[in-house]
Amino acid sequence: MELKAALTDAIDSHGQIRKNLTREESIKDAVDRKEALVTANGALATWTPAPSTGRAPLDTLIVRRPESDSNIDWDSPNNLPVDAETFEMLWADALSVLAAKETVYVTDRVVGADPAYALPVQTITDRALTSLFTLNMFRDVPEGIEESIFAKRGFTLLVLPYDKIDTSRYEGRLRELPDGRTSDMAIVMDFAKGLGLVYGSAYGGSVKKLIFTVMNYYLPLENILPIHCSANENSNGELSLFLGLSGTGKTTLSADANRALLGDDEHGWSGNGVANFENGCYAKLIDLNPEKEPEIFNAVFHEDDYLNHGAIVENAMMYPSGKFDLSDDRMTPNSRASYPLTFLSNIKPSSTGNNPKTVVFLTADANGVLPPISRLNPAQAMLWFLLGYTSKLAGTETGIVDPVSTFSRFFGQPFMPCLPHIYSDMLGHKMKEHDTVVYLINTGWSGGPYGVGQRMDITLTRAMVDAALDGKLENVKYQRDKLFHLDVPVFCPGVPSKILMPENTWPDKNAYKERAIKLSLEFSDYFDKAYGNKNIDDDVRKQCPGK
Ligand SMILES: Nc1ncnc2c1ncn2[C@@H]1O[C@H](COP(=O)(O)OP(=O)(O)O)[C@@H](O)[C@H]1O
Ligand SMILES: C=C(OP(=O)(O)O)C(=O)O
Ligand SMILES: [Mn+2]
Repeated sequence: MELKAALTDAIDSHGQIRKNLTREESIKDAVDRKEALVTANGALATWTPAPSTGRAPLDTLIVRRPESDSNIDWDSPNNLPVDAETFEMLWADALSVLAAKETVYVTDRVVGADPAYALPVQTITDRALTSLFTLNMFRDVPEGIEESIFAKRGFTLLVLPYDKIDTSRYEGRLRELPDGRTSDMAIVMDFAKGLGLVYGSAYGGSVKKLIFTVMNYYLPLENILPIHCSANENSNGELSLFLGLSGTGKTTLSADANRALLGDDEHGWSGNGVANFENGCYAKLIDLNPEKEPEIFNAVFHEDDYLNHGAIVENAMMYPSGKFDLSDDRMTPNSRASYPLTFLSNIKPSSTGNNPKTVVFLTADANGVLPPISRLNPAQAMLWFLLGYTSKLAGTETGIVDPVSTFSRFFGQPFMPCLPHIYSDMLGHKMKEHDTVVYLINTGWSGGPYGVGQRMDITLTRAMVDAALDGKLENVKYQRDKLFHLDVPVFCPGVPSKILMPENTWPDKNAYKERAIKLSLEFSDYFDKAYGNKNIDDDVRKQCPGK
C-alpha cells in the first residue's frame, strides 16, 4: 500500500483520534497526561533527555527517489541518503507503534505566511505536547485558500518523539554508532512523497527544522528563495533580514521594541517580498537576561492562567517552586522555549513585508578576531554567504562542547538540501535588483578568544544593528581589515571606537595576529575544498580571507 494511504488507514481505524484541538484543549491534554508541568508563571515545562536536547544531524536522512534526486546536492555531508526500502520499513514500524497508542493527535496547519506558497502540513503524533508545538510554530490554515493549496500539495509529518527504533532489523541500514550499536533514532524526509518522520527525537527543533528543510527543497523549484534568517521592519516598512547559524543572534537581535518582528528563523523571499514561514519563535533560554532581552523574557515568562499560556519550555532547570534557573546548563546549554509570535510586544501581524533594504550576516567568532561590524560589497556578501562562517557553540547539535570553526553555506547548510548554485544565484540576483545593503556583525568574542576575551555585550551589538539599519553607517569613514578583506567603520554611534578594530582590544598584539592569520587560513582552506573546482567569479574568490 502507498505510504500515505497506510497512514490514513491507521488514523481512520484508530479508536481515539484527537484532531485539531484548540490551544486550550492541547494544553489541558499535555498537562493531564503529565507530558508537561505547569510552571509558576503558567508556561509549560518539559524535559527531553539526551540525546534529544539538540538536533541530530547524523540521524537526519533524505530518502533517495528518482523524482527528487537530481535537485539534491549529494556531495554535501549534510545530505545523508537513506534508501526507499529502509524508509518504508521505518514507516511501517512507526505505524504499528502508532496503532498501539491510546491516543493519537492530528493537527492541520500551514507553513508560510504568503498564501501563494504556503505549505499545508498535517502532523500526526502520540503526544499532546508535540501537537501544541505545531500550534505554536506552524500557522493557522488561512480561510479560503484550503482548496487551492491543499489540492496542489501538502506534507504529512509523523512524530513519535519518545519511541525508539527496534534496531535489530536496521543493522547496516541506519547509522552505526561509535560503540558499534545501530542508531535508534531517525529524522527522515521524503520530498517526492511529501512525507516526514521524526522517530525517537523529542527536541522540538527536530520537528521545526525538518519542515524548514522541506520548504527549502520545494521553494526554489518555484523560484522562491528560502533563507535561514530572522526578519523585522521599522515603522516605514523598511525591512531587514538577519542571517546566521545557530547561536549567532537571529532570535535575540530581531526581537526589538522598535522594529516589528516578522519571524525569528525561517523566511522566503519571493517576487512579493519577504514572508515568515512560521507562527512562533524558538528562543534559547540559557542566561536569558530580562533587562537585556525583555521581549523574549516576557513572551515566555509573562504570567497567565496556564490554559491561556502554552509557551513550552524545553530542558531548563526548574525548582519545585515552578521557577527556573536559566543559568544552570546541567541539562543542556540549549534550553529553549517555543511561543507564538503574538506573545511578543511588537510584531507585524501579517508576517509578510517588503523586499529587504538591509541584510545583516551574523557570525559569533569565538576567536575574537573578526570586527564587530563591517560593511560588505556585493562580491564580499556573496563570499560570506557561500562560506557561512561561525564558531559552533555547545548545545544545538549533540556532541559539540567547545566552540569549533564551522563553515555552513548560506548560514544553514544542514537545512538547504538543493544544489548550492540554486540558492546563491537567487540571492545574488535579488540583492542586485533591490540594491540591498549588507553588513557583517560579529556577536562573538572581543578582547581575546573564547575563554580569554568576552562575548560582545548585547547592548553594544544592538547599537551596531541600530546604526546599520538606520543608515548611520553610510557616511562614516571606513578602514580596511586587510587580512579579512573587510571594510570596518571607524565610528559607530553608541559604540566605543576602540572596540571596532579587534586588534585594539587584545592585550597581546602578536597573539591577535597569530590567531587572525590562523583563522584566515581556515577560510582559504575551506574555500579551496568546497569551491576550488566550482565556477566561482574571480571577484568573489578574491574576497576570501587568506587569499
Ligand atoms: N552580542 C550578542 N548578540 C547576540 N546574542 C548574544 C550576544 N551575546 C550573547 N548572546 C546570546 O547568544 C545567544 C544567541 O542566540 P539566538 O539569538 O537564539 O541565536 P539564533 O537564533 O541565531 O540561533 C543568546 O543566548 C543570547 O543571549
Ligand atoms: C532550532 C534551531 O535553530 P536556531 O539555533 O538557529 O534558533 C536549531 O538549530 O536547532
Ligand atoms: Mn533562533
